Amino acid sequence: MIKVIKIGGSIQKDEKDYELIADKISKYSDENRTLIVTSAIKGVTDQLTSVINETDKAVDKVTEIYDKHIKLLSKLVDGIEFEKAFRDISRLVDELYRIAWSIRVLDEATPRVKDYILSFGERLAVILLSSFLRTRKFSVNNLIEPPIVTDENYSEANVLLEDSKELLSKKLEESQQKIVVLPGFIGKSKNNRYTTIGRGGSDYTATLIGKLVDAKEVRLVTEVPGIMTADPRKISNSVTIQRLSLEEAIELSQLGAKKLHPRTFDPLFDANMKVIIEGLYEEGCTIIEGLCTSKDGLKGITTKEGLSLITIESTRIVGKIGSASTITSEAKNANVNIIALSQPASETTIQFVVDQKDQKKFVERLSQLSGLIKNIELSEVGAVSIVGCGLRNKEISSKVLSKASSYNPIFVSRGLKGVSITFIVDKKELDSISKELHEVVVNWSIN
Ligand SMILES: Nc1ncnc2c1ncn2[C@@H]1O[C@H](COP(=O)(O)OP(=O)(O)O)[C@@H](O)[C@H]1O
Ligand SMILES: N[C@@H](CC(=O)OP(=O)(O)O)C(=O)O
Repeated sequence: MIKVIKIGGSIQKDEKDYELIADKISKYSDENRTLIVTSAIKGVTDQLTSVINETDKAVDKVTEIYDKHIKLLSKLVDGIEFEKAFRDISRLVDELYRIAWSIRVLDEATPRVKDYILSFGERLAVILLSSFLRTRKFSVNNLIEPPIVTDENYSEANVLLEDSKELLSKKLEESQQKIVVLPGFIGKSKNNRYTTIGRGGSDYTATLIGKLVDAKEVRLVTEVPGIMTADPRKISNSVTIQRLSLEEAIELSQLGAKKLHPRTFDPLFDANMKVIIEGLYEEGCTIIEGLCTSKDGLKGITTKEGLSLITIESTRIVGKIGSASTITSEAKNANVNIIALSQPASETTIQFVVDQKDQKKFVERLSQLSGLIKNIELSEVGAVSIVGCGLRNKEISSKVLSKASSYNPIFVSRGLKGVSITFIVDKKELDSISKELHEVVVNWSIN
C-alpha cells in the first residue's frame, strides 16, 4: 500500500527540523513505497514572489535564495552527496539567474514566467530533502520535475487527472527506490510549461497524488499539531480538532484555516482515503474522514480582517429584474472577488463585502451606474465564521446565534450544507466576537 507524506515549508528551516523530518519518515515508511511531497523551504515562495514583483532587485533576491539553500545543504549533507546536490542546485539557480536578468531588463513578467519562477522553490527543496535523506541511509529517488499535468491557467492551474495518473505511474515505475521525493504546488502543461496550482497548493498535490496511487492515507506534516479550533497566532487557547468530516474540512479550507488550498480535500470525494494533519514539533493531529454525523458538534472558527463593506441603497433596484446581476458584473469587470453579499426581501439594499484593496476599483465602476444606484456607503468590517456539522442542530445553532447577536452583526450567511455560519461585523468588534464565539466552539466541540 503506497503512503503519501507531505512536508510543509514551515518545517524546513534548519538542521533540527530535518532531523525531526527523518524521524517522522522512518516512523511511517515501511516495506511499502512512500511518496514524499515537499513544499519550498520556509519563506522561499515569498522570496521568489519578490523576484517577480521587485524586478530591480530580482538578481539580488536570487542570490539570497541560492545562499539559503547552499547554507542549509552544507549543514545537512557532506561528501559525494553534497557535491552532487551542490551541482544540481547550482544548475537550477543558474537558470533562475538568467530569468531574473531578463525580467530586470524587461521590467515585467508574464503569468507564464511568474509560474516558471515560482517552480524553482519546490524543485530546489526536492534536491535538498532527497540528498539529506540519502545521507541518513534512506533508499531515495527524486523527481525534480513535477509528475502532475495541468492546463495553462497560470497561478491557478487545473490538474488533468488522467494525464497525471499516466505520467506519475510511468515515473514511479522508472524510479527504483522505496522512497520518492517529489515537488508539491507545481505542475507542467502538455506543452512542457511550468504551472502552479495556487498558494498553499502542496497539500492539494499530496491529496491528489494519494488519489492517483489509491493511497489509504495521506499525512500532511506541518508546524502546528493539526487544524486547531482557531488560528493559534490569534487565539492563544485554541486546541487541536480531533476529527473533521469532509464537509467541515472543505468549509475550513475555503475559509483559510491553516492556509489550506481551497481544493485540498476535493480528492477525498469518491475515494477510500483519509487525511491526517499532524505536527512535527508536538504530538497531536486532526483526522479528516467520512461525512457529517449527528454526533458532530462545533469544530472551529476563522476570521478575515481587512474587508470593506459596500452598501448600495436605492429604491430603483426594487423589483427590477437583473439589477443584482448588473452590479455583480461590475465586480467581474473590475476583477474584484465578492467575499460575501446580502439583500433583504424588501430589495432596497444590497451589501457586498470585498477585500479592502479592491474597494476603490469596484466603487469607481459602481459610480457609473447612476441610473440604478443612488447612494453608496462604505465601512471597514471583518468576517468571523464558525464551522461544524453541529450547526444543523437547533440547540447548538441557537447558542451561536445568541452569542453573536450581542454584537449586532451586519449580516449573517450559511455555508456548504449548513456546516458553517459567517457573521459580518464592524472591524472594531472582530477580536472580541471571535474570542467569545471561540468559547462557544470549545464548549460544543462534541466528537
Ligand atoms: N485553524 C488553524 N489551525 C492551525 N493552523 C492555523 C489555523 N489557522 C491558521 N493557521 C496557521 O497556519 C500555519 C501553518 O500553515 P503553513 O505555514 O502553510 O504550513 P506548511 O508550510 O507546513 O504547509 C500555522 O503557523 C498557523 O498559524
Ligand atoms: N510553496 C507554496 C506551496 C505550499 O503549499 O507551501 P506550504 O506547504 O509551505 O504552505 C506556497 O508557499 O504557497
